[in-house]
Amino acid sequence: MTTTPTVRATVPVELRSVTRCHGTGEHAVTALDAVTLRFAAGTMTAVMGPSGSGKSTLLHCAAGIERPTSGEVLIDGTELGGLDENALTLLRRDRVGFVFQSFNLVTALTAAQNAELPLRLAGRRPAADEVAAALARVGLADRAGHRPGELSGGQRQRVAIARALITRPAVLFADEPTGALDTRTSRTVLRMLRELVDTQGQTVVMVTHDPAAAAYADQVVLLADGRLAGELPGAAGAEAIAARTAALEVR
Ligand SMILES: Nc1ncnc2c1ncn2[C@@H]1O[C@H](COP(=O)(O)OP(=O)(O)OP(=O)(O)O)[C@@H](O)[C@H]1O
Repeated sequence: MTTTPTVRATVPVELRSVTRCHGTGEHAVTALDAVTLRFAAGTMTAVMGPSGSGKSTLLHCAAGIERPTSGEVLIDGTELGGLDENALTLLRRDRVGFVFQSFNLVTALTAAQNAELPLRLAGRRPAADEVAAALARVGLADRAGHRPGELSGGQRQRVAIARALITRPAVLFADEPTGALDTRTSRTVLRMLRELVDTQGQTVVMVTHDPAAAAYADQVVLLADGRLAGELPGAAGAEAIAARTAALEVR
């Protein structure tokens, strides 16, 4: 008898009616309001919207950094609400990569030592070629021994991306990854993120205020007042994206 193998593509990240409230009573703020979204494997998504629309909250809930008030978040098919703090920390460490606007590198450590930190924290002794491969993936093979102070802004962000990817996470979240970089350096980092998606099937979710950065994404998700306010393809281009976000600002 022949059996047909069941191929089940796991969605790297899924939000099901996620609501996140802060405070109580008259001071209560609904930062995220019943948001349902899927981030498909091997795609790059940009999250945009006016200041205070819930972009960071969305990223933090999707990454298991903040717990939703209601609704469900699934990473690689695991529902985060069912995990205790310890299990959630382990899942975040192994399955989630996160990069910040301000790089957050350890200044006393070299690029290689920064990149291997998540493995060290997991109690693993990284193989030399593993760290070299991680730095090579972000085009910094020749900078392994440099400390952050000896690197440009774009190179620092690329070390931060190498560090975020060293555990081969299901998803890489980036909160304004080019916010501290000049236009030319931003383009280098964005092209590199795009290449990670296209050649390695990495899933990337990025918050940005910059329509030109969002144009690198496959899809742009728009938020307003904590709710989904639309979606458009990155291929629509920076001008069209800017027009849609401007329309949300004046709503
Ligand atoms: N810890 C908190 N306590 C109270 N309110 C909060 C808290 N964190 C966020 N908020 C509120 O939730 C809403 C969404 O905030 P969030 O930071 O997610 O927005 P954002 O779109 O990322 O904004 P920005 O573009 O300015 O960074 C805002 O009204 C914010 O003031």
